[in-house]
Amino acid sequence: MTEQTTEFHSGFVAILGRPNVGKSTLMNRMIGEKVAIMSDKAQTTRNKINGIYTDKDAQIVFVDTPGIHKPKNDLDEYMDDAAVSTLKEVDGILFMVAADDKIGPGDRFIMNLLQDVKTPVFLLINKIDLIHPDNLPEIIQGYTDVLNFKNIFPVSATMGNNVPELLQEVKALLPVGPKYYPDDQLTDHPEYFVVSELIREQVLHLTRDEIPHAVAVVLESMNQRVNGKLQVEATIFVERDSQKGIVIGKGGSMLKKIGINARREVENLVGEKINLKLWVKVQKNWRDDPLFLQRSGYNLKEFK
Ligand SMILES: Nc1nc2c(ncn2[C@@H]2O[C@H](COP(=O)(O)OP(=O)(O)OP(=O)(O)O)[C@@H](O)[C@H]2O)c(=O)[nH]1
Repeated sequence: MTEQTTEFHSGFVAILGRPNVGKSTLMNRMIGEKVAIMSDKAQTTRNKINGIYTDKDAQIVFVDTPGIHKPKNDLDEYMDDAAVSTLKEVDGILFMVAADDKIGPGDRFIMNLLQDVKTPVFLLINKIDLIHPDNLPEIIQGYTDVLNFKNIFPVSATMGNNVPELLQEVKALLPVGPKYYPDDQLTDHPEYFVVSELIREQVLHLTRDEIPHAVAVVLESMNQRVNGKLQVEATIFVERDSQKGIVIGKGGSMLKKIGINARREVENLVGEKINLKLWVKVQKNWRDDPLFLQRSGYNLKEFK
């Protein structure tokens, strides 16, 4: 049982753009094999998670804002508060257009919505392989005349031009934060939440008087086997350094107790022997962070 010390950055990024501009192609290009298809259970009606990019120092969770991509004529009817509030909560917005398409009502609709949102917006001019580079400045100007962008990236999602640079800049938008999803979460995996709840129960049970409810548990991985034993790794998040001390205990004694109890519970659940590794990390004000709560699964009734 060790303590996690390195600073990790994580956050949520929305990709917007009208149909067919290349959003899915870009996502696949950025995420590569790491595409994570999230279960419906792990989602709320508010956000749809499209994919998760994870590397050694950052995790970008790409969210979709249903509705925004396909505007109807009646703006009032269409205006979706939930989608707009998502745009305010995310750490960055990628607004994608196609270089070979004229700016249209769909683009203007989205840019209108973005006028009221303070989140940094990148303009992505996709499909640059289809145009002559001399035409690029004029295309860009058509959009910058309407909206201010934090940054502008001419890209080709199919060829990969400028995609690594884009990823770097997106990562630079993210605050220090936890890995919301395990590296290996590729498919629907609801038992991750149950296992993290079992661990959390033990933390609350054993430290009851000292840190009531100021704790969240996120499962990092649960798919490796070493000598036939399933390896389970989880991070316990608390809100303050003092709480971290309590959870770890003198010489690690509390964390050891938590680990022993939780291991038994998880073994009962999964029906086999496991190795449990726990980390403890401070994540200030996680209880006030709706995205953190949502990703950790604690607001999902079925897991309560
Ligand atoms: N030439 C070229 N074609 C591209 C590029 N990016 C995407 N495309 C093509 O554009 C079409 C639409 O791409 P998608 O990724 O499905 O577009 P989308 O924005 O996700 O579309 P919706 O799901 O309808 O919103 C596909 O045929 C892609 O192959 C690019 O950089 N260059």
